[in-house]
Amino acid sequence: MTPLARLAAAVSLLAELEAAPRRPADAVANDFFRARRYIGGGDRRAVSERAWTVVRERLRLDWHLARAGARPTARLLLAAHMLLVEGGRLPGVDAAFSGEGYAEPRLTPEERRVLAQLEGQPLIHPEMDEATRLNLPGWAMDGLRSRFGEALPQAAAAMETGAPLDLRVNLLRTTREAAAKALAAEGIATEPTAFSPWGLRVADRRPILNTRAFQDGLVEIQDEGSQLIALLADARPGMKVADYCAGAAGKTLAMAATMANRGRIAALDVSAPRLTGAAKRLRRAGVDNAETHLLEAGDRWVKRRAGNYDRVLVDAPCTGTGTWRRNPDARLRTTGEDYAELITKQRAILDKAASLVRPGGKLIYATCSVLPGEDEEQVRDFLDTHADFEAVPLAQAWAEAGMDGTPPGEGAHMALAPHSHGTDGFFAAVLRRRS
Ligand SMILES: C[S@@+](CC[C@H](N)C(=O)[O-])C[C@H]1O[C@@H](n2cnc3c(N)ncnc32)[C@H](O)[C@@H]1O
Repeated sequence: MTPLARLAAAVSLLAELEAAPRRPADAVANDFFRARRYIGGGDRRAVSERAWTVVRERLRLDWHLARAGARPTARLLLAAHMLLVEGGRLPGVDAAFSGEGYAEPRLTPEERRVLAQLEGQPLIHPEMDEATRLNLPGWAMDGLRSRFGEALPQAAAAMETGAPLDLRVNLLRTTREAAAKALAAEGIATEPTAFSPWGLRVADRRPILNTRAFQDGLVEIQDEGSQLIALLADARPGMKVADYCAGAAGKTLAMAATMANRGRIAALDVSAPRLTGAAKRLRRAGVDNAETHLLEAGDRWVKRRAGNYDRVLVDAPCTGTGTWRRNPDARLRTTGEDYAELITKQRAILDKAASLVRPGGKLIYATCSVLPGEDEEQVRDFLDTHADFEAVPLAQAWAEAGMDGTPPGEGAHMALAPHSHGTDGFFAAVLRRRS
């Protein structure tokens, strides 16, 4: 593809993203390229990268276009990106929208009028409101201010950087040292993670899916913060454990390892496709103490097992604000209404999952959000209405999980963030059911 044809393809991809604002961007992109198999690997990467750079700056580009009285069309967004982010000038944009061959049609007079207003403006404009300046959606600002206080600008900047690639070593198959050696032999350099005793951080985010080490199940891709949640669950050999929102089983796998494959784990979820994926991953990792169960309306599975579980992990569906550096489109997709609905949903899930915990057992509530409304406030509301549960302070939960030294964070619960811990943003609270 010529550079101008790539640009035109990026405009088409952006238009498809625009037409499906509620779908994850990578799913839309997969469909886009599947329908255009003639686009080869290198072109595909170039087209996606171009579209992602626009998505990453979307809130600020929208602001500039609105100020110039324009709607954010795919063409204008891309052209605005060329001017405001890449430092281009209008004649360069005109040349890129040449109308020749596979290039985009020429700019209309109205598009040129809008773009002329943007030319030479700084991307971060002095008249911008704080949320747009920090590349954050307005609905999340109260929560983010309350979480980060004066560190909000640093926290927001860290949410704009790329996320590292972390691996969890599968202790059922190997040790951290041996896994690092096996990866190094395949040209993948890693560093041990700062907090997780099972983690390796891959240098330069080199792809690992085709390595022998990955295919043999020696390592799994899992952010260090996510590993720490599984660690705080303190699941031990012989226990009965429920992973209530198991999804693709990221944490089930980690807990199976701390249980040395002994005892039972029930991986529960309301999504059949996720549980199918989970079962596949469990097999590849050599886990044989876990079973999956699909939770359906009217299901009596939970009722029948009330008070039976030593550990219940609730990795609740949430806004995902902690993963914005990884999924830049998520900050555009989620709304204030979603946030409110999720809080209600989390409360119901927590309530139901709590009934599984045996006296003396632990309930671990976790999210990949940094918003107190779905984190500390959710836990506070739960404790207010469940007198039979008490919070286990983080330092104690860390020690009970067999960890030396100080845990990441202080206070009652674990709250991680990219700027302070180098992990995604995660929250975890350990609650104990009184005996
Ligand atoms: C944050 S994801 C879990 C990720 C997973 N624990 C992992 O580590 O890979 C939240 C999961 O909750 C599930 N979920 C949503 N509503 C639920 C409900 N009412 N009961 C149980 N699971 C639910 C979703 O299908 C999703 O898989």
